[in-house]
Amino acid sequence: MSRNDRLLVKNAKQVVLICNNGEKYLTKQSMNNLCVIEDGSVVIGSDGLIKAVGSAEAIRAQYSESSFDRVIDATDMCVLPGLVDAHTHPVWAGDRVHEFAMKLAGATYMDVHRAGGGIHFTVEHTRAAAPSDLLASLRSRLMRLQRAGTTLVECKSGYGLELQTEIKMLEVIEEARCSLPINISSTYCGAHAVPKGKTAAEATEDILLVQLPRLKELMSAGKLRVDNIDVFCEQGVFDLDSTRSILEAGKEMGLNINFHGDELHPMNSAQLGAELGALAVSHLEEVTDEGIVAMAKAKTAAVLLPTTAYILRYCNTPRARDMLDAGVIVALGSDFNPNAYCCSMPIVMHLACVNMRMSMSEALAAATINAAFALGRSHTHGSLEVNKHGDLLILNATRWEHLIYQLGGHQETIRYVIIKGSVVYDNDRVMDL
Ligand SMILES: N=CN[C@@H](CCC(=O)O)C(=O)O
Ligand SMILES: [Zn+2]
Repeated sequence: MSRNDRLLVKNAKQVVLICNNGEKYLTKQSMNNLCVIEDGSVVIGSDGLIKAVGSAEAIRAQYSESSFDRVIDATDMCVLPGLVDAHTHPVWAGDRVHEFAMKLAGATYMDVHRAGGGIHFTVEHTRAAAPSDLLASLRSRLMRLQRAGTTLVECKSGYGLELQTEIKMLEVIEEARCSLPINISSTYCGAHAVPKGKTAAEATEDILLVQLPRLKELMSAGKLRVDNIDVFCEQGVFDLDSTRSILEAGKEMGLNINFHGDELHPMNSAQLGAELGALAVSHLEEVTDEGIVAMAKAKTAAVLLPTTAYILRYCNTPRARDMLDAGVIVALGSDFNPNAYCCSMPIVMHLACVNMRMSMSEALAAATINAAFALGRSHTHGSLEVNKHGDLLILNATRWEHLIYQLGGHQETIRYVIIKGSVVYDNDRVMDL
C-alpha cells in the first residue's frame, strides 16, 4: 500500500538505537551493550513518531511503494537518538563571568554565595528582568543546546525565590515549550536558595503556604504546565526536614521529585530521594555507600553533572563507577547555569568518560535513555524505537563515538539535528575526519 511519511534517513553506516526492547532505563552491563545496526535506515511518519528502524535493505523493501516529504542519504554517517539534558538552569539575567575569575583565584562556591554573589546575584537581576528579555535569552540558549544535539531538556526556575518571579520564570519556560521544537521538562525550583532577609524556615513556609498553592491553581486551570519539583538540599540552604516537606507537598500536587542533593556535604539526600520515590537526585558528589544502595534499590536515577567538579575544582567528582557497579540508573546533565556555562552534552559525555571513568557507551546511555527516565519520558524519548519521537542526530562520522571523542568538536561532527522528523539544524559544512 502506498503512503506518505515525513522523513526517511537511509543507508547510515551506523544507527545507534540504544535499546530495542522497550527498556525504560539501562543499568550495569546493558549500558555497555548498546543496540547498533550497521548499514541502517529510519522512517519517521507524518505524526513525528518513528515508524520503522532496521537494516537499510529491509526498510527499502518495506517502503518501496512509499513517498517521503524528505529523504536524507546518510551514507558514511551515523544516526543516534537526540541527546537528553537532564539538568539545566537556563532562565536568568545578569552575567557572572567575573565569578569565574574569583573561583580560579581560589574562592569556593559557598564563598561566592556568602559574599552575595552566586545565586543571589542572579536572583537580583532575574527579578528585575522583563519576561520578554528572559524569553529572548532562553530561546538563544536552547537553540545553542539544540545545535549541540540536545532534543529534550529539563529547565528549572529558581532565580526568583518568591512567588512572582518563580511564576514569571515558569511562564517563560512554558512559552518556550509552546514556541520551540525542542522538548522541555519544566521544574519548579523555588527552594534553590534561602532568599535574603528570610530564614530557611520562613522560606520553607512561603513555599508551602504561598508559592505551591498558587502553582497548583495555575496548573489546575491549565494555565501552566510544570513537571517536576526541586530543592537544593544542602548545609546552609535547605536541610533534610525542609527538603522533605517541600518535596512531599510537590508530590501531592502530582509533580515528579527531582532534586539537588549530596553536592557539597553528605546530607543523606540520596536516601531521602529513595524513600520519597524520587525520579532522580542530581549532583551526589558526596553520596554515601548507603545512599548508593538506597538509590539502586528504589530505582531513583542519579543525574551526574561532571561540569560542577570541573569548574569548582575543590569539589569531589561524583562516584560514577561505584554507582554503576551498584546498579544505579546513571544519567547525565549539563547543569547549564551562570556558574557552569556549558551548553554541550557531547562535552559533558567527554568529561564523564575522562573524569568520572565512564565508558563511551555508558555515557551515551546516560545522556539518552537514562536521562529521559530521570525526566519520566523514557517511554517516548531516549532511544530509536518504533512509536517513540523521531528525535535524532546525524553525524558526519562513520563511528558514533566521534561525538564524544572529539572534545568540543560537535560543531563539526553534528550534521543534522532532527525533532519529530523535521530538520531543526542543518550544518552543511563538510569536515575532514
Ligand atoms: N547547586 C545549586 N545550583 C546550581 C548552581 C546554580 C548557580 O550557581 O546559579 C547547580 O546545580 O550547580
Ligand atoms: Zn542545578
